[in-house]
Amino acid sequence: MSTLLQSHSGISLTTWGASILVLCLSGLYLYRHIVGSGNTISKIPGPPSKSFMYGHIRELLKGEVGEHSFKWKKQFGGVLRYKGILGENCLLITDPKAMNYISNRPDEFTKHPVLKEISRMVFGRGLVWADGDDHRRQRRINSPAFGANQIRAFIPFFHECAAGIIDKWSSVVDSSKGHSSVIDVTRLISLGALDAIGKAAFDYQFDALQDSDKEESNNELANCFRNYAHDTFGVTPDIATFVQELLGMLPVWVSGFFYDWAPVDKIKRVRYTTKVGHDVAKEMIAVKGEELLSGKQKKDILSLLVQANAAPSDSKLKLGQEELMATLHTLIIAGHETTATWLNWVMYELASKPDMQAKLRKEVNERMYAVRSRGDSMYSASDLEQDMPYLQAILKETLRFHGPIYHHLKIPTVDSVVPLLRPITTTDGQVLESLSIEKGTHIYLDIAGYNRDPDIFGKDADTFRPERFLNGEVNETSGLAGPYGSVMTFSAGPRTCIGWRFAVLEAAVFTAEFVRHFEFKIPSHITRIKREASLAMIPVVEGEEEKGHQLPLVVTSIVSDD
Ligand code: HEM
Repeated sequence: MSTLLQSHSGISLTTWGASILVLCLSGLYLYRHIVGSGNTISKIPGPPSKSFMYGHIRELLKGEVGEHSFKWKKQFGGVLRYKGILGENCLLITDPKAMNYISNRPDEFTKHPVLKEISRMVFGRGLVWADGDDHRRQRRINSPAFGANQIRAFIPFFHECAAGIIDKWSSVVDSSKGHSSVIDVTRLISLGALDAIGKAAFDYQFDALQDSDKEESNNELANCFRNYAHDTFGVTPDIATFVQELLGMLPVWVSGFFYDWAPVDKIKRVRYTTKVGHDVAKEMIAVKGEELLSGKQKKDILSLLVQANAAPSDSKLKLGQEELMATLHTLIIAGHETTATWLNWVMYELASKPDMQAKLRKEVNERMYAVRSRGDSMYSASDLEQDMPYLQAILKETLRFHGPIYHHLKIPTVDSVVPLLRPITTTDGQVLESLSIEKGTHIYLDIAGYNRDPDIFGKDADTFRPERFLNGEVNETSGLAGPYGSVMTFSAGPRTCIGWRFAVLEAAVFTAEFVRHFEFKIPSHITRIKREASLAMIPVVEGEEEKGHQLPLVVTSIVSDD
């Protein structure tokens, strides 16, 4: 039978038939998607597009973050229409009230379907991937493990990992002339953040810092995460961005199939990492189960989740085995490069502003003196959260100004009416106090743009100035946005980053310890550090774009009383 269905070229008729059917269905779907949606927003002003094929996606998703969108915001206001691929009308929003409305209604404004498929491939069916009741259940089970006191218990791990980085930098710097050397600080910060999440999330030793000089680590999962973000989601060719957008217009099963099977090296690497991550997670879940049975359970996040799962309660309030594995893998990925990239930008600002660096060092040294005077060797939570206000102001200002997460792509599941803080005027002169958005419209929530809103952060929001967080200029209790400094970088509403306290304490310990031990300067050969759009917003050296994520700094040892 099968030979009868064989065409001359050797390709089966069934394959041809299926391909034609897929093409027709996809064409129909595309047509309906482009022609049938976005009508209500066609009169919203926005920039002209030079390319029907790409629309504005290259300006938004590639190159330098904010290069175009900041100008558009000044020209068109908090809501503007931009073109997606193939002429589709889309919305870019920075209006604070609209951003909050959308962020607080995750069922009404869901993740872009293609991002959901990517997140299934990258994380598995865990917290980042889940929607609706599934998400609420997973979030409820996870939340206690991320409470303030739980996270404060990880401070010793953060100290340990910061010390590991400092030792490695010292060994380079101290053997160099003038105790000074140019070091790409991104590499060890990333490995230190990986070690920190391993210890805290599941009491696991990646030994990423220890093995940093080796070509390959003995730990397969650590190998998988070496340069993971850069090698997989780093700067991509235009056509790859186009394909991703195109997949977003096709039925979800097409993108699901693509990400599960595409023989593309980067995607294969993601699939392999997810597999190794899930295998390790499975082993660790078994270990935690045994620890629990023998009454030796620990305080890491996985132990708390396994403990919660074992408690006699409604089975609907538990995580399944696959969800637990995905949760662990999610924490490693979501909690490691994000925080490391934030720290990269903190280091960049400190290196660029010697006065700011000196002022911070003074605060940190005085606090360490107080810590030692009371007989301790490391900062407590209150040292970090309350007694180093300038450190906190620098962290907040960096998260605002150089937030690693700079946008979200959302899609309304129903026709919606979104309130606006500032009215907008349509191309035919109507003044809108609220915005009608049709189901299925692609929305780019511009986190970087929101973080520079003058109504929230002041008239000089385009300037890096940590003092705005010291003088009560930012209304941090307005409840308008994110959990930290009112910035949107940790998102807001029911899907706020669950690990924000973790990131803040880790960044505080790392930064304080780095400035206590070293002085940082921008090397003279570097003309500019670019804010490159990748999965996160990464530092890239102008003229060395092909090297990707890097931040070479002159690192000089400070003679201390340690
Ligand atoms: C600077 C560091 C970080 C930034 C900027 C950041 C940012 C974000 C953002 C914007 C979201 C919302 C994503 C969405 O709505 O799709 C998110 C969610 C999440 N983050 Fe973070 N994150 C950081 C650090 C961490 C850390 C350290 C952890 C874990 C220890 C973590 C775990 C998660 C998880 C599990 C979610 C999913 C939450 C949910 O959907 O309910 N993140 N993060």
